[in-house]
Amino acid sequence: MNVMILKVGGSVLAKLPQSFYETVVQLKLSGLCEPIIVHGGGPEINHALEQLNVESSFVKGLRKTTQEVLDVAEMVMSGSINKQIVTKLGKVGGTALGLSGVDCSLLKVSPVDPSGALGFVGQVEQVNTDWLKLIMNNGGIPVISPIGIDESGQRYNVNGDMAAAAVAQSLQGKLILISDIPGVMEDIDGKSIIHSELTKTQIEKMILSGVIYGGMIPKVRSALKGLSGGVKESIILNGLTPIDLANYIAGKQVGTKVIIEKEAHYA
Ligand SMILES: Nc1ncnc2c1ncn2[C@@H]1O[C@H](COP(=O)(O)OP(=O)(O)O)[C@@H](O)[C@H]1O
Ligand SMILES: CC(=O)N[C@@H](CCC(=O)OP(=O)(O)O)C(=O)O
Repeated sequence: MNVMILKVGGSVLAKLPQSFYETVVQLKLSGLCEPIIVHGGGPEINHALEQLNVESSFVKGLRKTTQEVLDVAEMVMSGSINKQIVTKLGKVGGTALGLSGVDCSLLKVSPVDPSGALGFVGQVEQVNTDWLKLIMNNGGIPVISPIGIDESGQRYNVNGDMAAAAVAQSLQGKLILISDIPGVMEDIDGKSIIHSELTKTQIEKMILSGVIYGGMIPKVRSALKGLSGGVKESIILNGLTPIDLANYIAGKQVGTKVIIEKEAHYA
């Protein structure tokens, strides 16, 4: 099965044009690959928390998650956002099935920080691929909200990029991280450049120096972790110009490709 996991960040969800959903449905109908959407919803959760006067903060791109924050994150992502995506795919001729990591224990998780300092923030230990295959084999496009569950039935908030990488790893697919930037950027000699390719060593340096910060940290780390677990390709693409996805599918160079290390070339 040739699977493409498209992670759509909350940063671009509201801005994605209909052509994005058409491309996803076209991928499915053409048989070119099996698309799976994993979504985030960071800004939308922020908005809901503000309205409810609930404080929240981030540590290295991960939201500290109390029970109250978890309930809001689940309401926003597994409810509103997930169903909006399913509806949009349906409008352009797709059959999508929305589910969260809680449904059929799709995403089995453990706490990211066993000390409890981050609260209910989970990392994926196991993906129930049988259910994903069942949906895909019946013509469906799975749309996954990143709320996970542990052995005891406790729910956890999972970063969307981490959830997408775990799904990509479990199906040995391609991982496409769609966000609101053209790729990983850096200011060099007063000019902003987009890195077309980045290795693990370069990425770790850029995190240390602060060039990569905030939500980009779990994104690049998930891209790397996926690759070491058998993900075929990890790439960060711009969702604000959805032609990037079409160009990527056409084999053109776009966004930032994350690689483990460059192959050594001997003279
Ligand atoms: N070096 C970098 N290049 C591009 N964006 C970066 C970089 N470092 C941090 N960022 C930030 O990461 C953000 C994308 O992460 P995030 O907000 O979590 O997006 P999403 O909701 O799509 O997952 C960008 O909007 C930008 O503010
Ligand atoms: C643990 C954790 O940080 N969870 C994220 C889940 C949403 C997410 O990842 O959204 P983006 O893809 O838009 O960043 C959060 O609460 O914001």
